[in-house]
Amino acid sequence: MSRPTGLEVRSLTVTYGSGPKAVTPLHDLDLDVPRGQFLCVLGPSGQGKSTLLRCLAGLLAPTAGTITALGEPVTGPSATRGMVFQQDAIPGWLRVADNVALGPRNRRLPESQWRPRVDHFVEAVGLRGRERAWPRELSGGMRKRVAVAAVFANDPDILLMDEPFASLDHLTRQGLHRTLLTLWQETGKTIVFVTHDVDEALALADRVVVIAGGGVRADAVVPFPRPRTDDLRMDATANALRTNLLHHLGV
Ligand SMILES: Nc1ncnc2c1ncn2[C@@H]1O[C@H](COP(=O)(O)OP(=O)(O)OP(=O)(O)O)[C@@H](O)[C@H]1O
Repeated sequence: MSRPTGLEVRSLTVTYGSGPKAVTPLHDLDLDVPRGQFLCVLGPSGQGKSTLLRCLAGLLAPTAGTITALGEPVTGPSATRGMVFQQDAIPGWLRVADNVALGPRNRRLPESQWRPRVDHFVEAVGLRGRERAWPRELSGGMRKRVAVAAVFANDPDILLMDEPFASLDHLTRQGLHRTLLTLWQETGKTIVFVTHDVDEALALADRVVVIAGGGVRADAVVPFPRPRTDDLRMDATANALRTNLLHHLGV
């Protein structure tokens, strides 16, 4: 039985500017993301990955085409779609626990509704005991953990992640991959995760799409069971898939 659609993108076109300087990174792009899927979006630099994500978030209105999320048209930002960016965007003037509680607090939800969730996600990302720490007292990886806990604590249906771990070293990144996969498996959220890195996509995704030349150039299922380890680099099927994706990336 097919899962209900999380995101449905139809004939999406985005043009920045006008006249001879106009740029159209996305042209007539179609994409369906089933609910609960972990989708990675790969693509060469400047081919519209972030543009797509901003449209999905409702932060950028398409020039043409439509997007629906869980059957509703996307016309602007919504708490049902949470974003995590590459930049360390957590507010420095809020302690860890207050950062994680920021979304539900801003939505003026009663504390009894969100406090257990906040406590749970602080623990789940490994920050128990650091609730009262300031962001400046944390490492880059720990600040990322705060951002991940915060987006889950806000309980969106769909997570949109734009190269969230790009600035981290390999080991820190692997730790965050494990944490994100655990939280995804526990919560069943739909995730759209943009990355430059084929190996990151193969470590995380159910499915990978390559965006280039305005549309979806490749669309591949990632069939490997989880947890996936560095041993995947030795696997012949994984290597064939990696080579195919790199080919579509023009590498
Ligand atoms: N606000 C903007 N105004 C004008 N042009 C823009 C704007 N945002 C993006 N672009 C252009 O649109 C194209 C796609 O940009 P986008 O950031 O979506 O690509 P990307 O695939 O995410 O790139 P990268 O991998 O380098 O982050 C690029 O040519 C970029 O210069």
